[in-house]
Amino acid sequence: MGIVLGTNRYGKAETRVFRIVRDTDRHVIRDLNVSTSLTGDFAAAHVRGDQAHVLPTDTQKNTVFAFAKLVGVGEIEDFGLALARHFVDDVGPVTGADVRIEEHAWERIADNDHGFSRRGPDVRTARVTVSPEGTTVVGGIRDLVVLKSTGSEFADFLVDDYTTLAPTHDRVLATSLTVQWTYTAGEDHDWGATYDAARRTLLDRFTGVHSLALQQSLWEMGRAVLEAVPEIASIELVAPNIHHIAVDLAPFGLANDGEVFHVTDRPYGLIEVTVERKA
Ligand SMILES: O=c1[nH]c(=O)c2[nH]c(=O)[nH]c2[nH]1
Repeated sequence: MGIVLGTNRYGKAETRVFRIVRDTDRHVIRDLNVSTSLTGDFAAAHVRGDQAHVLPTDTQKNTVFAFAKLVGVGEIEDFGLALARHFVDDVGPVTGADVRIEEHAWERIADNDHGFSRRGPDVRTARVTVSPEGTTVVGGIRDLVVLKSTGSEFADFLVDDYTTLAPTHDRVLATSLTVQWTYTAGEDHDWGATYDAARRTLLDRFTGVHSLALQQSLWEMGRAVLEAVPEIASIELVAPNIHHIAVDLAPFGLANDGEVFHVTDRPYGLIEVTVERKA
């Protein structure tokens, strides 16, 4: 039985690039975390230690910095497309590139020209994949922490010998969302506007839907994004349930009418759903 090299890829993870646009006294800042990963003809590097086809990960990092100056940092999807295209088109042995970008948002302090405070915790994300099969662009958001203090139930679930959970018709619903949406083909979408619309729609539906379960909330949120943004082909939502457990205050002679909770960090329910357009 022979042994062969399987799939492989390599790149530079988490290049933190910070770009200041100083065209005027009112500075604009962009704060990115860029990861590149290349596929191609790299068998010799693995089986013979031959680096002739290997563009160093250090060079990939340098390319991120150079492109931040040369092409500038517009929408992160465009920055990812420029980098991925460059690696595939200009570096011989490379046939595929996967570029992931996270953008940390900053806002002006009292409309100051050069003072900023970090906004968050949510982070905008983009992933551009260029391969012989084509190009895909995925936009997204992670660490979008949301909570409803009412308007959430969980009842009438399947009960077996091990079930102890009490049904509830009024609970706290909280989660930290990671959402990724795949764009329809094309590279001239208005990435910023679609991001804003998707984020706004997710928050609006999280609040607006009377939730019978996190599963239902996620479905309604994903469905609403597809209805609102035609450029999005499918959307994946990943939601850890941040459980808020009502504390028993009876030992202290106190009632707890949904007022005092213990927030647990583990274990947590993990609900994952993809919503897509019918073929
Ligand atoms: O929204 C929920 N979905 C579940 O599947 C589940 N399971 C559970 O214990 N609590 C919850 N809440």
